[in-house]
Amino acid sequence: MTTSALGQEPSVALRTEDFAVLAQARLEPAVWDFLSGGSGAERTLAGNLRAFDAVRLRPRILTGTAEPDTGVELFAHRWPVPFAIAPVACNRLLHPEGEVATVRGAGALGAVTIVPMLASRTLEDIRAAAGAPLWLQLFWTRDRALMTELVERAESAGYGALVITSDMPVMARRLRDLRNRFVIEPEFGPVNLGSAGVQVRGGEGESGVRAHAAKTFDPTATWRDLEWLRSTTRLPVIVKGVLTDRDAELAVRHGAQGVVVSNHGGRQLDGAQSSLTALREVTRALGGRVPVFVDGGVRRGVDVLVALAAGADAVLLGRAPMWGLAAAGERGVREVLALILEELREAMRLCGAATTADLGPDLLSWSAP
Ligand SMILES: Cc1cc2nc3c(=O)[nH]c(=O)nc-3n(C[C@H](O)[C@H](O)[C@H](O)COP(=O)(O)O)c2cc1C
Ligand SMILES: O=C(O)C(=O)c1ccccc1
Repeated sequence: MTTSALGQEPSVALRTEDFAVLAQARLEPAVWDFLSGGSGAERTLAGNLRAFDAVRLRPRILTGTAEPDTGVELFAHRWPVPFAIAPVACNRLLHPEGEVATVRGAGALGAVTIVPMLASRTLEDIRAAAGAPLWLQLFWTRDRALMTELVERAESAGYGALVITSDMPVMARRLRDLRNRFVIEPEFGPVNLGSAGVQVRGGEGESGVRAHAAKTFDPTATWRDLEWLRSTTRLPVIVKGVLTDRDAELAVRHGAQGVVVSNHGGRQLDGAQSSLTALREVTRALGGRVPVFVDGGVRRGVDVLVALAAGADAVLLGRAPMWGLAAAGERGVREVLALILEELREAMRLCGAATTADLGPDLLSWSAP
């Protein structure tokens, strides 16, 4: 899955998976497992990739497109690239500079970073390093005052939106982490949560991250809590973890100003449908009422193109830029994003698409090769 074609260290990184090889060589095995693993039998993890593998394109010719425009319009802002960095907890596990390196790398391309609630650098230090807008991701924590405190800090520091992750009432059993009794050491752990950030050690057949989540996260949250969260802020609130048309509809009805179609990178409900399959039903249900983001299994530019053609307004990248971060810090993040952008530009030209608005369902074939 994550080795190069020859199973050796690549001399030139030509695809994002080449960065995965470099990342694995640098990371402790348990951290590598945490980054790359999924829950259960890892069916959904594999399904996200398979769904992109299975799509075929119906390109147009002779459209006269020399330089495609990869920009998108979101919340009255122009994004130069149609992707952002998905929230990934504790970036210091992957590189000593952590989220500071991530936002520097993303900023080089003007890409938004969704800073995780469980960031391993302070929200303010991350803001100071950022070269592009930042959004803040939150979990539903039992301690609601913690959520409002972080919302206030994000507003003061100029964060542009909130993303409320709603697919983790409990952390799923990730067998690799259970076997490794994976625990995030305090020096790499969340620094914005006060005492709620203190890590727990897992016992036999338990991981520290799962024990911490059980203690900290609130499994009783409902759509009413979404209305509450909206009432605490003037920032747009985006719900992450939507997988069905029904929940997309409910999210909008309860005030969501955007949704992220996501199965959490195959790390939560194992057996959940692929993000690309879910994207199709969600975009059909919402009909453009709010921006739709999608993540899960996006590894190359043509995957971004497919997601946009299937109706996403933009794509979030999780593991791919984190491979870059682990391989080479800020530069690695920048190189992974630049590679995906280069691939996207090529795919747009070869599809005859001058702008992202030209990417629609007519481009996609869902039947066999
Ligand atoms: C190591 C790791 C940590 C993650 N931490 C968070 C998190 O703190 N909050 C969150 O909403 N999603 C988290 N995610 C999920 C990502 O935001 C995203 O949904 C997923 O990685 C997308 O799939 P991809 O990795 O195939 O691109 C994490 C994912 C990984 C791989
Ligand atoms: O690993 C994850 O997917 C994730 O969201 C998370 C949540 C809490 C702690 C560490 C990671």
